[in-house]
Amino acid sequence: MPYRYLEEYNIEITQEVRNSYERILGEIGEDTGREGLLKTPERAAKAMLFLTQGYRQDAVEILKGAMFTESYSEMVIIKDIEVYSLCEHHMLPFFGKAHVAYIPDGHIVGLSKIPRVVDVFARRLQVQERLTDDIVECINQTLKPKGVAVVIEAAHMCMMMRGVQKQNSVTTTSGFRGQFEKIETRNEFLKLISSDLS
Ligand SMILES: Nc1nc2c(ncn2[C@@H]2O[C@H](COP(=O)(O)OP(=O)(O)OP(=O)(O)O)[C@@H](O)[C@H]2O)c(=O)[nH]1
Ligand SMILES: [Zn+2]
Repeated sequence: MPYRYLEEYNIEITQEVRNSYERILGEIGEDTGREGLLKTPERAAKAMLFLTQGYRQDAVEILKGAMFTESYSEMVIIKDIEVYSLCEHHMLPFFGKAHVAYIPDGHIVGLSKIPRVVDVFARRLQVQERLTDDIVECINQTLKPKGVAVVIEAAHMCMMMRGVQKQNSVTTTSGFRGQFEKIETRNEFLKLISSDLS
């Protein structure tokens, strides 16, 4: 989605969010009038709206815009897609990598559209499990492939900076549809995403 669209769409909302951030700064004891913070509420509002722009984007349209008829019928894997999302419980980042695969059934999709779909669902308030399901379901229902697989590995700042304060734990979630529900296909995918040659 073009950035211009985002700005035009959100002028009033940006102002409202800006005002809320200014109030928060005051509430935590900051001097909202000091030089370094003068533009902070506005910057924070723009950052938050950027990080949640997925609410205003349509992943189905993104996929439909680049579907091509092709007879290729082997697994297509896009691995190591960077993911940055916000947990819905604390609104703190969780981040890591997504690995997505599908087996075409008459149609392939433009490769860049897969990371775009990941971003549409990541740029919302999420839990990692639902993010995984959103991506799997969207590709399954739109592209209608023979199978879809998604694995996400992520670290959660709400478990690192606060709360339980575990710095090295990684959470892995997965979703499998169609042919990936068969153990051999699933294992082939898992083997390929763990190799450097896929
Ligand atoms: N399942 C799941 N849990 C998450 C995710 N992101 C954050 N959480 C968890 O959401 C839970 C919220 O639990 P609460 O007990 O209501 O919140 P809390 O008191 O801040 O919990 P602590 O983090 O344990 O201090 C915590 O266990 C978080 O670790 C996620 O993507 N998936
Ligand atoms: Zn959290």
